[in-house]
Amino acid sequence: YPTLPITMPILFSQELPIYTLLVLLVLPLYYLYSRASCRSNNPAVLPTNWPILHMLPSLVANLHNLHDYFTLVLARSGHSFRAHGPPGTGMRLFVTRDPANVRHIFTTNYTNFPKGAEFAAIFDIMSGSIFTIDGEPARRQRTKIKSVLSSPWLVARMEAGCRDKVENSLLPLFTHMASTGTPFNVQELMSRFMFDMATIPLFGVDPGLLSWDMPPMDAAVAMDTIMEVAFFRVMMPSSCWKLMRWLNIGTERKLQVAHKVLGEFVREMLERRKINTCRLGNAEEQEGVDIRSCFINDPDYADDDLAHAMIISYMLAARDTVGTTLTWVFYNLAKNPSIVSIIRNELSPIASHKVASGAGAMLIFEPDETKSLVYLRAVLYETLRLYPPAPLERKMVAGNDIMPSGHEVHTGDTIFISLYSMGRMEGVWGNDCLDYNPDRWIVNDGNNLRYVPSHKFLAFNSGPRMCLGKDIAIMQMKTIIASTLWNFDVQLMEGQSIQPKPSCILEMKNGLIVKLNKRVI
Ligand code: HEM
Repeated sequence: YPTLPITMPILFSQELPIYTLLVLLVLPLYYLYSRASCRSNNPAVLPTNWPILHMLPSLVANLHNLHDYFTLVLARSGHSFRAHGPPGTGMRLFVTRDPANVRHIFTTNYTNFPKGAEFAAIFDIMSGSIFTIDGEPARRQRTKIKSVLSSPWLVARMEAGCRDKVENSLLPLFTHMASTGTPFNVQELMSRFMFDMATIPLFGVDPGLLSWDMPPMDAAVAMDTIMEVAFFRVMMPSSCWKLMRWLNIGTERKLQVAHKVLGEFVREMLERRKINTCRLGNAEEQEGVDIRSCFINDPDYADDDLAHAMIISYMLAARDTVGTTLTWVFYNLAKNPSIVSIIRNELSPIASHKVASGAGAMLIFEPDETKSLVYLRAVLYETLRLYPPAPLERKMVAGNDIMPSGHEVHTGDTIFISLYSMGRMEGVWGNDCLDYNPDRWIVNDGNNLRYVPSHKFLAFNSGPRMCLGKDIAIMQMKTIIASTLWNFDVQLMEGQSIQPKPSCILEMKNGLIVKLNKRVI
């Protein structure tokens, strides 16, 4: 990778000795804690309140399994707890999974809990885009994006695009893997697939990551890096990562490189888009060509940096979430053959009216055909309950407030909402909350989906900032899962250690290695 010159002005020179001391203290403690937790099967449960550093060492020591750690602590602390870091760092955390608090934060008193300036700094590559802003600017951007994502031409194009990619790229590749008996990393394949699926409607260009020769996927890896480094930034006092950025070391150095790689990718796509649209009769600036065309003539989005931030935001929203969820779906289905049988039974009436077509005479399920399938949707919701792709939400407190749980929060506090932990609450989901069981979503003899309010099932967020891509995501996931499961059996390779990666996206740390067998129907 190329290295970047240091262009940051010296912002923290007066405080430098304090930050240096902090890093020097934290690193040895992190080392000791990591060693201790590797040796012990019984890691510390509650954050220890150390002198000077307070609870920072406990958080740092548990970064590698933070979601399970939060789940444990939240279960033992009545669903909410406080944590604080060293004095002067501004690290005052309130961590919760209490649905009543969630409703208060996301809906009832929503304006008092913005994302805030710190969040925008953490996700600086998306600065100015909907993911990092609050208030009226966010409302305006949301209205625009909502109208684009729900426009019939785009929905039709995304449905057709997904179906074509499944037929012409995914199933032929799966057939090849099955016929050669090659084990492969399905997480990487889903990441390639969704990278293409996100890029095509955005620029009208297919980067072709999902192809037989498995081309380099630098931009996709750069996106993973951004989410991993953001996770570190989210959990650290901001002075710590800002010092590392200033020194251009460690994760911050990796991040600079990732930003550069993504910048180059966006520039290349915009160039290729220009060539394509010129070929189509100079339609580059006509609305309805692709998502990008809907913003080109709008003066609100004339700024190049904002356009760049919005492109990256869209790529992260549309690729990471769906690709990650699909990997967890395949993992859980491979472990539960009886659930796979129920899905196939639900697909049977549709399949009986179809004629196999395409490579290896396989059945493809159209997005329209799977729309009404209740059990398949229950499988998706059950996966999103236990493995929400965005496992942790972060909010700021704008003014002093009292939570429904009785906890006081103060101006400037940071709130973490553990979605991962919310899906594992006995009080909401029952004693079998840790079991993967899509039936919990089914009511009325299998004909309807159980309604669970979004402040209890937060995977797509709640309140005025709900996800704008939910329908598109469900359509894509149903098309991919139906077509894969009808044509193939998915087999997990033995001996894998399945655990989430420390990242803002709940990817698997070591990927997921599977083997496919072509079904004889
Ligand atoms: C399994 C799939 C998905 C899940 C679980 C999901 C989840 C979420 C969550 C939790 C948020 C709130 C993020 C935050 O503000 O911190 C969000 C926002 C958003 N999502 Fe999704 N998402 C998914 C797929 C998609 C797709 C495919 C698109 C686009 C095609 C999309 C577009 C958006 C947009 C534009 C927002 C911003 C809404 C706002 O801030 O007002 N999402 N999503």
